[in-house]
Amino acid sequence: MATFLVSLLKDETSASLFTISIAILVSAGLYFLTYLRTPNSMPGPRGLPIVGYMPFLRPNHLHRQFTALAQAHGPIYKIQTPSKLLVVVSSPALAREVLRANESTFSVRPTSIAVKILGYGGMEVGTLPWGPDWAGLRKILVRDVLSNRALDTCRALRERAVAAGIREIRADSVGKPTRVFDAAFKLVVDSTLAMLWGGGGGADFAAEYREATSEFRELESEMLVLMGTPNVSDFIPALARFDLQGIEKKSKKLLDKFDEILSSVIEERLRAVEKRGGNGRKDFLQVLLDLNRNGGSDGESYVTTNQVKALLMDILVGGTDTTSTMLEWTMAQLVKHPDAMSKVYKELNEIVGQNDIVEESHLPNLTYLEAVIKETFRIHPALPLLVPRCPSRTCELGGYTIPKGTIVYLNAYALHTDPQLWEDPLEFKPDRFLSVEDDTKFDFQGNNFQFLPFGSGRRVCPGQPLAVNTLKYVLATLLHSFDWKLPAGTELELEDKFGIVIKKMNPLVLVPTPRLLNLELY
Ligand code: HEM
Repeated sequence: MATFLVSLLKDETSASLFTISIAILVSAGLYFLTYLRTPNSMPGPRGLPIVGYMPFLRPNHLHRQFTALAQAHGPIYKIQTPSKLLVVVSSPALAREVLRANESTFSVRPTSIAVKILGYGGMEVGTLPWGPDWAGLRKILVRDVLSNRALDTCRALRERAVAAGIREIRADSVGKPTRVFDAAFKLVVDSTLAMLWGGGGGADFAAEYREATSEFRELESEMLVLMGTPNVSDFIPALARFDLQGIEKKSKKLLDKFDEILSSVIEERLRAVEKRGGNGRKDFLQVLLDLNRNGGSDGESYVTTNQVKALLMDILVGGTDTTSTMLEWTMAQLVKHPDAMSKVYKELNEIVGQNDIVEESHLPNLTYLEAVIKETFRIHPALPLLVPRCPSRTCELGGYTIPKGTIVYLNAYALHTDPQLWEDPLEFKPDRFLSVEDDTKFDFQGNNFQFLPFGSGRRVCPGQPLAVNTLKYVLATLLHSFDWKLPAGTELELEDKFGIVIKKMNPLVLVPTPRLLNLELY
């Protein structure tokens, strides 16, 4: 820990030895405080005095390390760090206890300084603690913005954005090695922003929308880096006021830039509505501005302007990186398994046909593609440890006492690859999802505690229907429009890297060639 601090200080600031000594003393104090509260009988790996198990954690492979530790210590174990006690849970029965049976107790989210600042000071649904504020905003997100009806209203906006992205790939990337994540991220962000505020209508608005879109894409990449960087201020709160890595300062600056874009998009919309009397499609922004002005049909559900912005950030941050990452993994698995790729192409030829383009109405019939997506979520869940929870009070779990404030990780990766639960768990076999008679058995809603890519319970991912729809639509369109091959002389590996979202260690690079029979379809 001390070496880690020294290297940070060298790089980022000229803080003195005095600061380092304070850090060590504070760590020691925090360690002994948390040690005193540790449920001693709970198994767990042994650490060192003061720093606990921290130096042995492997940040790039945390999900695998936690899975290996479960094999040694069982389905519930503890990990001591200088300031926090971590508990890792890896069995369906314990997952049910945390996510359903005791969900109101385990419904606080630990958060980081960067996440809090960038979420409008902790105003977004993902970071709000369980309570009326969280419930009210979540209701708006689920009922008014992400409901099937609201998503249907924005279908044409998504289809237009994806078609434009496909035309760009056709113009710029055919025959060239192309980073699949970058292509996917552009399509997913453009499609998301089209739903958020692409329905204003009118030439002037379209120009404004395009400008905001490309700026947003760049800022979002910066934001993900900031949120994913381990921040010493989060681990040792007493050092937070020094902001040793400058993460707090950079996050505030970045939020200002986001805020400027969001404010100008909102002002532009209000002006356009006044001028044109509100014609144009009802995109998410308009739904939220109507709630901002008039409240909901329940006579309540007013949102403040900052809540409108926080909800827009929820959708962007929660949805775009995760969905694009899953798209890259699915393409990688398909290239690795040509038999599965042939089955996908056969299905696309039958359901869509090479004389036509994919429409969202085709998606319910692409059952093999859905099985491929589920199998990819099983082996590469974008959030393998879900989003951690803290108990709001000291409670019991699996026969152990869990002190209030403990960070509880639910290891979905361990559940998804447990040989007791899955046959050949590390093999890519999409057919396993086709042979299940009851197709609700492995749905995406977390009803089966063996398969939890979007979590479960009242804090289950509210964006799941949108995420699966976007993933299926963009993937089907990319595959139907192009053949994707590895560049000559390259090989595919599937190594992953743990982070906010688990990514391919090395980006997937493929060469697209057109596949549709009529080039005018692009
Ligand atoms: C492949 C894409 C996605 C994956 C894998 C994913 C996964 C997850 C997971 C595992 C959780 C935690 C659930 C729990 O604690 O039980 C979560 C929460 C959340 N997700 Fe997603 N998500 C995705 C897409 C989206 C989209 C598209 C949105 C927004 C439109 C979104 C917004 C959120 C929000 C706001 C929360 C916090 C919910 C709460 O705390 O009440 N996510 N997501």
